[in-house]
Amino acid sequence: MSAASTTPAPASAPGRESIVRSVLTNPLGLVAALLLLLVIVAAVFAPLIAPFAADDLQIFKINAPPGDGYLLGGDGSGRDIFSRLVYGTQNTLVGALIALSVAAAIGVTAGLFAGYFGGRREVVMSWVADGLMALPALIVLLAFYQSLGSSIHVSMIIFGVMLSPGFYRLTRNLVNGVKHELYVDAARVSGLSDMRIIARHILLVIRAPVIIQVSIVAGISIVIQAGLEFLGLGDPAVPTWGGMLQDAFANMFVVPTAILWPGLAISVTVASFVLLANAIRDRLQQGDRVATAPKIPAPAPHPVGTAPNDAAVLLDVRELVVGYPTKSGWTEVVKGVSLQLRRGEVLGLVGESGSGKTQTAFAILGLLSTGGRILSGSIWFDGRDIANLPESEMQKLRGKRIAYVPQEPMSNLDPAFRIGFQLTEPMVTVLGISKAEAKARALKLLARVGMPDPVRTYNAYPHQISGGMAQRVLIARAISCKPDLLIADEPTTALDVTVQAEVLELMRDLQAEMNMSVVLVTHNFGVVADICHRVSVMRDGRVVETSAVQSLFADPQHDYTKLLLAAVLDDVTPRVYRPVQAKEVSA
Ligand SMILES: Nc1ncnc2c1ncn2[C@@H]1O[C@H](COP(=O)(O)OP(=O)(O)OP(=O)(O)O)[C@@H](O)[C@H]1O
Repeated sequence: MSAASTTPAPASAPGRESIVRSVLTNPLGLVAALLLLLVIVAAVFAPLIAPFAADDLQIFKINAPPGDGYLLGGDGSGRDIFSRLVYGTQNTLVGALIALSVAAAIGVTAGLFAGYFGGRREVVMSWVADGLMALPALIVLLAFYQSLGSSIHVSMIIFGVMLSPGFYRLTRNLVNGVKHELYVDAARVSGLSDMRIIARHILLVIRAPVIIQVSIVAGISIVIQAGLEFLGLGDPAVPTWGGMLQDAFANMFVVPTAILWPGLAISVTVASFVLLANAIRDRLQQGDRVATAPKIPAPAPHPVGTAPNDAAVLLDVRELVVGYPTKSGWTEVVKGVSLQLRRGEVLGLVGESGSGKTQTAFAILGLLSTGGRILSGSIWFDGRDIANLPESEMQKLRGKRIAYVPQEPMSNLDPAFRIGFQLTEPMVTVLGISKAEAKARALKLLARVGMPDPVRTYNAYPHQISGGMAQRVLIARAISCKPDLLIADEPTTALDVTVQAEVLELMRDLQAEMNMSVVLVTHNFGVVADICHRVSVMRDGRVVETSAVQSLFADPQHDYTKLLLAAVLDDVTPRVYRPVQAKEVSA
């Protein structure tokens, strides 16, 4: 249907920016990244930054106020709070990193294998994960502390194991969502090993939510580590933010401000991780949207001409220009297309892949992909210019007056709902009729589009019907509200040849019966000859020729049309199977 997926993007096509760059363009993401950078620099260069060693004490600086060599003052033992804070950064980050690495390594690996291979492996791993989640983490940590001693690193390894089910569940669910994608099947068929598929095709696709989880778990690890140390579970000889918090708390009535510094360090670092996770999430939710808006704003749309005088003209597209933003400006994919469609007429839109047929159709439907805009031109529909109509107004037209039949029948039916619901829902919403009336109409429509057993189809889920039946269902849905205009984007391409002929015949009959106007996007001149009254040939975003079907075939005017017609294989001498002679084989 859309060339976006089938044709290589032009050099100037809007691409996705790297996640790192676009997160940094988000002000909150930038602030979070800068703060985390500061924390990391403090941790790495602690010996260079801290003016004193962590345990240097000066007896006359006990509880000293800020200044006089101690930037943030002295603690209850006469040590420099600033220096301990800097060294504490190192130890706190290492502890958090240990927990994070253990959790991610165990959880992501187990999730990848359980999700990809499924079966008994998944059941066993899920049991283990559920078991770990059921354990009270704090009690487990206290138990290990008693038996293994006061190393906070050991506690963080154990805490990492306790956190791993979060990564496991997330990864397993993500893998389950992508492992049946066609590109994974294609990788299997092309002989790639399971390990390679997991590493290349699955891990890469699911990495973004896992990165968000990493950022959140990093924050949690810091909080938990500080909490454990605050409870006295750390090594008192090692300076950490949690340990400092405990010291400051014990000394709170003498130097109340001392608690501020480790508290601030913990809160700012944790908040930075959370903000960074939010910035990454926001970036991912943008989907295919172009991260950087073009510097050049889209020109204000202006109507071309006035509504057509002739009431028989239902659709009059004039000098339509559709563009997508790139960093350097707007790339035009439809470059001044004009089309006219009379009531009851079928207009074929043909042309090579990427010539702008689908974009023209989507502009009429008001369904351009994110970023796409009608840059200029008019779409006069029944006397009203619908180019750049507000979405709420377009919604009133779509389904009711302008309907759409897509190329891929199966992916346009929601697998979660029965066919009946998907047929009646638009009728109830758009026409405001009762459910019972909608059901009666749906059954009639199913019979009309040639379903052998309408009741069975009505109660079936999409996976229980064939592709040809699904396309008939979509046609039934499109015509259910008796639209004036039907836009069909290669409605037979995904079907086999015999079904194609039946679906075409159905469309032709329905069009005549309802006197509908149809815009039919197609590559296929057979389809054009079969059903269209007139045809417009598109190339590189422009219409190069529009004629009545007979004259297009009999006397094509444009060189490109002649080229397209010459490329139709009908006149080619068919290749005949010739059995290989024994003589040829031995030779
Ligand atoms: N979302 C998008 N962003 C940017 N460019 C796009 C987008 N969708 C389509 N295009 C570009 O618009 C041009 C026209 O695409 P369109 O889908 O209309 O072609 P088409 O003639 O329908 O091709 P096909 O017959 O293969 O579907 C192509 O160059 C395509 O790369």
